[in-house]
Amino acid sequence: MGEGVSGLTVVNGLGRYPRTRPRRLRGAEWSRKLVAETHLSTSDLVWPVFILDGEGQREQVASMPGVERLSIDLLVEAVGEAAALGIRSVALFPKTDPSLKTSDGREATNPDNLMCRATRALKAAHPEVGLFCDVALDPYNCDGHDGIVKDGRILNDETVAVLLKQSLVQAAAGADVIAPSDMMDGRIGSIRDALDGAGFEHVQIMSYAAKYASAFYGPFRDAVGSGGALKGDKKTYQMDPANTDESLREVAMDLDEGADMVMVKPGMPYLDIVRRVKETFAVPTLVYQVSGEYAMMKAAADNGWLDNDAAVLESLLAFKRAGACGIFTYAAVEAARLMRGC
Ligand SMILES: NCc1[nH]cc(CCC(=O)O)c1CC(=O)O
Ligand SMILES: [Mg+2]
Repeated sequence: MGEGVSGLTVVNGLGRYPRTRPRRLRGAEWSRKLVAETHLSTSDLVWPVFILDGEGQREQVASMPGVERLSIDLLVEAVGEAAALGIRSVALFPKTDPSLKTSDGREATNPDNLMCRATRALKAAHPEVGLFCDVALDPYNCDGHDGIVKDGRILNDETVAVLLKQSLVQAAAGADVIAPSDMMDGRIGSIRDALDGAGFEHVQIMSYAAKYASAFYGPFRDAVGSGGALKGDKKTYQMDPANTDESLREVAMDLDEGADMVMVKPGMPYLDIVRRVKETFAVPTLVYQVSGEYAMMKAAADNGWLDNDAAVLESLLAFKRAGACGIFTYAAVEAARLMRGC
């Protein structure tokens, strides 16, 4: 078998030895890094942070090990630390005091609500950090839905009218990006017009354009305190997980209405959507590694069933490979530490 014969003609029991060996390039770290097609950087990460009222307040979110709700003073500190690790953007989600919740969610449009106060404080302390403000009514109303509910139906146009005002108070507070996560029809165009009309033409809009009615949002609803109240599900406004063509129609509409960036959500079970949206529209496409995805990884890691650090970084790299330019992830800070080796 191959004895005394020149390399080109040596054969083994299976036939010729392969000339092409993909394993050659995998033989050393320098070589693997040299030919890598995808790179993950801390600039790709957007850190979603839950906030609550008070001072010096820090609460664990039980279903999201390692994730806390922070009061504004601690938020400012934490974002400073994240920025020092290379994280350039954050997204805020408020846990509203239950006494402020109403059926119309009017606290959402209060210029001194928790979101607006946090936004002002963050922009004063860390003006260089990009700030995404969530637009939707679920943290502010009594029934946990993203819009106004009447007779069991989630009203579209009436909700959009409130979202406009919510966007304006957030923009006035200093939001860099208005991020509507509500999935009402037509809200991007209306919000764009409202922002432009009020002199906020420089404020960006990132539309949660392809947002699915997902089981993976459960821990988030605990974190903002909307889960207990939620009656039914969000299937009449969030997308059916069975669909993919529909995500292209949703994205096309939001781009046409003026969205600067689009979001696909959830993340890991929807990488096919990320890829299709990116390939079809070639626009900045973000992805959200949502609360349930984070909880799954942590639960497995805490049981010793997954290597946490490797799984976190692999999951984030996979989003980049699928075509995302940015990733919302609760693991942003730990991932930044891992990337920096500290
Ligand atoms: N406006 C609602 C909203 N904004 C972000 C998330 C989920 C994020 C996550 O699970 O991490 C949700 C939950 C929902 O649609 O019920
Ligand atoms: Mg839509």
